[in-house]
Amino acid sequence: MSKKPVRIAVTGAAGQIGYALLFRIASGEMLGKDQPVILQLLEVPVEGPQKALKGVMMEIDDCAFPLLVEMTAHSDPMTAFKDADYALLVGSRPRGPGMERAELLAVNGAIFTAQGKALNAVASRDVRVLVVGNPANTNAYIAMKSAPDLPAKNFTAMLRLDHNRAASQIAAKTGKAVADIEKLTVWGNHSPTMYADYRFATIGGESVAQMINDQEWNANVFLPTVGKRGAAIIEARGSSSAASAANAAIDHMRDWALGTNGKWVTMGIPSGGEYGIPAETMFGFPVTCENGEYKIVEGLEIDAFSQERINITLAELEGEKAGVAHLL
Ligand SMILES: NC(=O)C1=CN([C@@H]2O[C@H](COP(=O)(O)OP(=O)(O)OC[C@H]3O[C@@H](n4cnc5c(N)ncnc54)[C@H](O)[C@@H]3O)[C@@H](O)[C@H]2O)C=CC1
Ligand SMILES: O=C([O-])CC(=O)C(=O)O
Repeated sequence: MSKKPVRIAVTGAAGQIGYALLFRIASGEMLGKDQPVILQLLEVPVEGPQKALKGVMMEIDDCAFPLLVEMTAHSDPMTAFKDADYALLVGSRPRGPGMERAELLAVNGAIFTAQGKALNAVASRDVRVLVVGNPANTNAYIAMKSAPDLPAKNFTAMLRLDHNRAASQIAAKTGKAVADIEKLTVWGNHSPTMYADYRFATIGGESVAQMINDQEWNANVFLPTVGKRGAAIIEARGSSSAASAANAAIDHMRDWALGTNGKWVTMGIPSGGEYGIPAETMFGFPVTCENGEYKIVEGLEIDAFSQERINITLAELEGEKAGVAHLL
């Protein structure tokens, strides 16, 4: 094996997303089949979750993954994040039926202050962070603001599940292959206000907007379906999405680390003021990735309908941001 192993910290490792995520990371689906990995797994310092984590680690051992060099269990972020090159912050409470994700801020927000501080203190100076725990954008904002010595651009929030959901709905509507969809994006917050935008999307070089040509479907079927998909899954399954969330986390990190070959993907990233989004707002944008860095797709036309949608999701994020000022 020639590549140096990388350290990957995962929080909430004994949870349902953790169970769908860790095996795929260890098998090389996230960073490549030639990249050895070290897993540093964090759970709350409580007997039940720590015991469950041991069980998950026993199963990972039993897979005999050739790329897995080392694996450790932690109950303190200061040891879990030590020298981490990648951190997937999943651990936090999921919502139940009838709740909105923003309601989780009261119970989850403080986790990301503590974990941002710990990353700031002990992680690799180049650590790449993905926040999955909800509400993901604002939790990522809290973590970023709590880690002033790390590059703000290295803190990201997961909008990829929304992106993948939008792609799947478009494939179903057009009868085309999901793999052929390009230039799709989801703007804003990982919440029902998100704006999934296929105005620029193409399939085999042809315009998706022209293929569908149905603004009524866009506004009244597509956007609510994508925006409320998480709630629909909770309603159907009794608990929130896990395997699809883990899959989106793998997609997000893989594309960030290994590049997208010019293809657009959606990442929640701190705005640099693009498209009039105030600086530092953790916002879903269309990006391309190359050499371990993401770059916003700039210069897209924002029409009146889109601006209205972007304003709504931005206002929600600004409200969440104001509500967590006491945590920063
Ligand atoms: N951004 C997105 O697209 C999605 C986000 N989510 C969110 O991901 C989070 C996790 O979901 P699940 O795995 O289904 O929940 P879960 O309840 O099955 O697992 C969460 C785990 O995190 C642990 N945990 C809680 N606080 C922690 C802390 N401070 N440090 C380390 N571990 C901690 C818990 O002990 C538990 O084992 C939830 O907030 C959920 O809403 C879920 C799906 C999609
Ligand atoms: O809806 C939830 O609470 C879980 C989640 O974020 C999603 O499935 O998009």
